[in-house]
Amino acid sequence: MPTQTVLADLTTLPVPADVLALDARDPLAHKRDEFLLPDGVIYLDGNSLGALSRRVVQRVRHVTEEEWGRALIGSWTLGAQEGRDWMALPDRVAAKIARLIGAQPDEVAVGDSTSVNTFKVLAAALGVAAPERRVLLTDADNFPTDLYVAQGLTALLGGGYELRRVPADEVAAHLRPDVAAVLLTQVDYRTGRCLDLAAISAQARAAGVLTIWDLAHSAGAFPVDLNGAGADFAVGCGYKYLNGGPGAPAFLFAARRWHAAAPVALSGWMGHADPFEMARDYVPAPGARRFVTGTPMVLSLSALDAALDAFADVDLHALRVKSLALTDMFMALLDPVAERLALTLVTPREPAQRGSQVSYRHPQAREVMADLIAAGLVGDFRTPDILRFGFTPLYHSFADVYRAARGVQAMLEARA
Ligand SMILES: Cc1ncc(COP(=O)(O)O)c(C=O)c1O
Ligand SMILES: Nc1ccccc1C(=O)C[C@H](N)C(=O)O
Repeated sequence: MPTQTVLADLTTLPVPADVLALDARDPLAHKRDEFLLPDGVIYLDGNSLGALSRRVVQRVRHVTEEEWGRALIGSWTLGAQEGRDWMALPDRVAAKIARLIGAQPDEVAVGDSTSVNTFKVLAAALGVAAPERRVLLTDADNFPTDLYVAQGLTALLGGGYELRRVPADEVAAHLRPDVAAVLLTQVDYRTGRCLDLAAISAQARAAGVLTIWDLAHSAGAFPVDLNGAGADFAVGCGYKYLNGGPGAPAFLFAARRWHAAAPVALSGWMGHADPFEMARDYVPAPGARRFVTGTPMVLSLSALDAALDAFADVDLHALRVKSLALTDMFMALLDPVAERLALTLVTPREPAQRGSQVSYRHPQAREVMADLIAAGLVGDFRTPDILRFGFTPLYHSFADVYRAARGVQAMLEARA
């Protein structure tokens, strides 16, 4: 059978009563209607590009037609009293993200890409570390952009700065007196392994090492408590679980205790205390706003702002409970057939040790994923041999999980 037709009726595949009962009891089930997803597709790639929410469509129309089209330049300041001005839009978005990551609103800055924010927080951290500490420690298998930005910055700084790459599970053993900071991605983009942010942050602090967390696959997937963990700096993506849209602005976190001392490497006028004073010298804005560099990307910030409203009525603990139940169910459905179908689970089974995705190794992972996508089951392939399925508790049902698992099984059986 051609592989495209193997899953022809996947989205209407009958679902057992016990699975439907889980959806009937799901306190987040109603959130699905807030999103626009194409018919005939099971979308398991919200950890690469989150889905489009209805609010975003309306907001983007409003901001283009009304705020830009009619009010034009006035919108930078118009409605400042009611919190509608473009100037303070990054701060309003920061406040919404702060709640999701256990931060205070003035500890979060929004704008630019995750890569650029990584540069900003690395420079800030190295700038406040003791001068004899010149090593930046990281996971040797960190996401490429984290490694590349760290390479670029240590090369730029020169002066004995060094990027030291070690396996993620050996980080604790490398928290030595020459280490300034450790840069880690909490949830591995391939395996979905979730590091213990609180424990590692505590170990690092005890060793005098600053922590920098990449929350790309954490923020919006489950509650993060940066301040509870005493983390120093963090970054994250706006377009994955926050659903801000392709290329959405990213965020950074800088703990309050560092605001006064941390250098702002990209000190732009939009992070100045009074941009329109047009002063000759940089004076940082209060709080993390100082890390905003240039003019806010109003269209994409507005989309992200609207997308974040999906979280306003969501209990983040319930989000985590559902996410774990979705990933548990997917693994449980594939467990009995995995070996026969050459699937090797690489996601930790221990709930505390996984994010919101399930990944398997498969010898033909690239071709299998291409076939699955062509058939309407959208996951992701990651080199060299990983099939990755992302679950988004805001818009996935247990029926989706059941159909997806059966679809993967049917596709692999058809190829065998
Ligand atoms: C862990 C991690 N960091 C950073 C990024 C992306 O950075 P940027 O938005 O700058 O492309 C991604 C995904 O692209 C990621 O998975
Ligand atoms: N920004 C992108 C642009 C194009 C394609 C994918 C991405 C991703 O974000 C990939 C993601 N970081 C991942 O872990 O798969």
